[in-house]
Amino acid sequence: MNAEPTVSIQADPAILAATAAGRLVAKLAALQAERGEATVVLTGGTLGIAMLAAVGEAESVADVDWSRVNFWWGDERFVAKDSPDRNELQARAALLDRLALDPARVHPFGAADEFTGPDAAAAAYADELREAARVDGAGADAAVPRFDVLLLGIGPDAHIASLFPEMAGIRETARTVVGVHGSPKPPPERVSLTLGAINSADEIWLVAGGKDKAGAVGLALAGASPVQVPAAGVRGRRQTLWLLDEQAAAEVPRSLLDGDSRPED
Ligand SMILES: O=C(O)C(O)[C@@H](O)[C@H](O)[C@H](O)COP(=O)(O)O
Repeated sequence: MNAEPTVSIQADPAILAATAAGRLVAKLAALQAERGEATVVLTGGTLGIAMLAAVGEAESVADVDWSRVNFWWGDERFVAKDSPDRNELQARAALLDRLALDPARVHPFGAADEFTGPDAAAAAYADELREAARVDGAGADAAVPRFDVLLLGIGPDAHIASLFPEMAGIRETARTVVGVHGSPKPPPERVSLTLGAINSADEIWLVAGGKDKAGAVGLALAGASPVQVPAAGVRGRRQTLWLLDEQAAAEVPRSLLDGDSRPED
């Protein structure tokens, strides 16, 4: 059974980014101590990138053997490989370029100068995921490898990754990756994991700050329909953790704010 959401609240976006970064480093180090490697799925967006920058600044960054971390992305803007809009490029600038990575473990989505369109890039990413699932022994039927921690931002419309309310991507149940056309958040063409692929992750951490996110966060945690409120459909296998600042947490249902539902920091 997948995990019901828990909520952790920090005072402001800077503290939130630093706290989430420390939590990620500790989690990756613990996973590596247990089985040598760890897999994280990155997100784009302001806090997702701020969090990566904070990982680079954390004293504990050396606790992780970054050459044995597998990196995937939850979504990507379908633009040229060297466009500053690319989530990959932003993640590299914020953190990845400073780490000693194994390039074979880094899995960016295809770019607009490599594929004819978002659908072709999505199909190629689905193949890459399936191959990684085969290699990591996830089983003959597995379409995605084991994701230990999957990071998500959330939009003011409650989108997650590039799954927007009422659009085809959030309704997709067969595929693991979709091309997105006509995204309300620019750029209009994107590639995204689907909700099923996202929810295969052991732990999902949704990171959000600022008052423009409060309504979306509140609706998602109140149990709205995922087609209208995509973030409401997010459930990790073991943990669904909302990492919020006080402004983004303004409309969190009170029942989720009692001591029992708050994870230990
Ligand atoms: O590529 C993207 O744009 C995303 O991955 C997207 O899902 C993002 O995480 C949210 O829109 C939050 O972004 P902000 O934190 O910048 O509002």
